[in-house]
Amino acid sequence: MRLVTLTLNPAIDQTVTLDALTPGSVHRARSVWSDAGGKGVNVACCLADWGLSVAVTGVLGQDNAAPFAQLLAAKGIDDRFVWIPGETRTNLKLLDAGSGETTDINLPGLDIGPSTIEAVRAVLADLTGPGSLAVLAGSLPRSAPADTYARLTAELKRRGVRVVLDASGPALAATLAAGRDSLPDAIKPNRHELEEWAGRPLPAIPDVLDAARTLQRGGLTLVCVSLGAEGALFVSSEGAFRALPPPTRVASTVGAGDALVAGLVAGLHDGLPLPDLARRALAFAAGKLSRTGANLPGRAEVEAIAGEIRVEPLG
Ligand SMILES: Nc1ncnc2c1ncn2[C@@H]1O[C@H](COP(=O)(O)OP(=O)(O)O)[C@@H](O)[C@H]1O
Ligand SMILES: O=P(O)(O)OC[C@H]1O[C@](O)(COP(=O)(O)O)[C@@H](O)[C@@H]1O
Repeated sequence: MRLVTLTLNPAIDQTVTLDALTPGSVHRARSVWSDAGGKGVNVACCLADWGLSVAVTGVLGQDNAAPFAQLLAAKGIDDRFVWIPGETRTNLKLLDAGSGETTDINLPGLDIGPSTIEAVRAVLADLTGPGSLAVLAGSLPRSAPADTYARLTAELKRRGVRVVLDASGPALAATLAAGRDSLPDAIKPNRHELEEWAGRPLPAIPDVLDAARTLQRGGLTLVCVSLGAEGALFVSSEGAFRALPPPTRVASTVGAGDALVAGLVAGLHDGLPLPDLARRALAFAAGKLSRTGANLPGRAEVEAIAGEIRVEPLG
């Protein structure tokens, strides 16, 4: 199965570690480091670490493309990014060393025109065919129409490609509203993104389950809702399950959701039954959490973590 990820708005993640984050005050950073990232890049990195061959496309600014090219080459990922003039955005991740919490400041990124979207669409078409799986991930550039993912999904599905979408806000809403032919096979909102779509708070697990079931019954094969330290919920025609994370040493939460998506893709790749797919997805997330950047430990360690993950059926 050919695996491809799309990142229309990648980012260099600059993580600044602070003793404590206090809005409105001057901070002296303990440390700073940068990782080439963005959702589809991170998903591909985790899949490559797991041992699957994967291609990436999307849009990079040519003025600071080198760290992306180096990372992708080091991981053996087929790099099919389209380069345009300008700089890819830098997103700030403020890590409070006391609480371990990260505050994300995600910038808008490069504007891209219709001809660039068309160039990326052509690369995607070239990389995929019947039986392939494409992950469309992350925010859309401000200049891209909100229905960009819906249109790409419809075309991919027409050509027999399975689609996993990890998006939020209007990009997610537009795709879910565009009709059955444009529906992805799977989505992975976090609780906040699902609340935005539902238009109401989802404070308890039954509320989350209810919204996820509504989506799944509307034509999605799999809905996975990530719940941070509370784990994740998985809903498909096989049933509904809640997976609970193992005790996890958290080095950085940046990219945990992307690692979860990668685990889900690896599970779909192997045709795992839903409870095992849930274990695999959470094991990827837990493995990544113990490291900075989109890096997984070796396969044996990820499999050992998967063995520790509790999966409970939901009524
Ligand atoms: N603090 C944490 N402790 C343990 N596991 C976590 C923690 N934060 C995230 N995870 C794991 O990573 C997954 C994705 O994290 P989440 O924050 O929900 O995604 P996103 O980054 O997309 O918002 C969760 O489902 C969980 O398995
Ligand atoms: O495209 P968006 O929604 O702005 O998100 C981009 C950010 O998300 C990340 O991919 C991390 O995502 P997660 O923490 O949700 O896994 C970062 O690398 C990047 O800065």
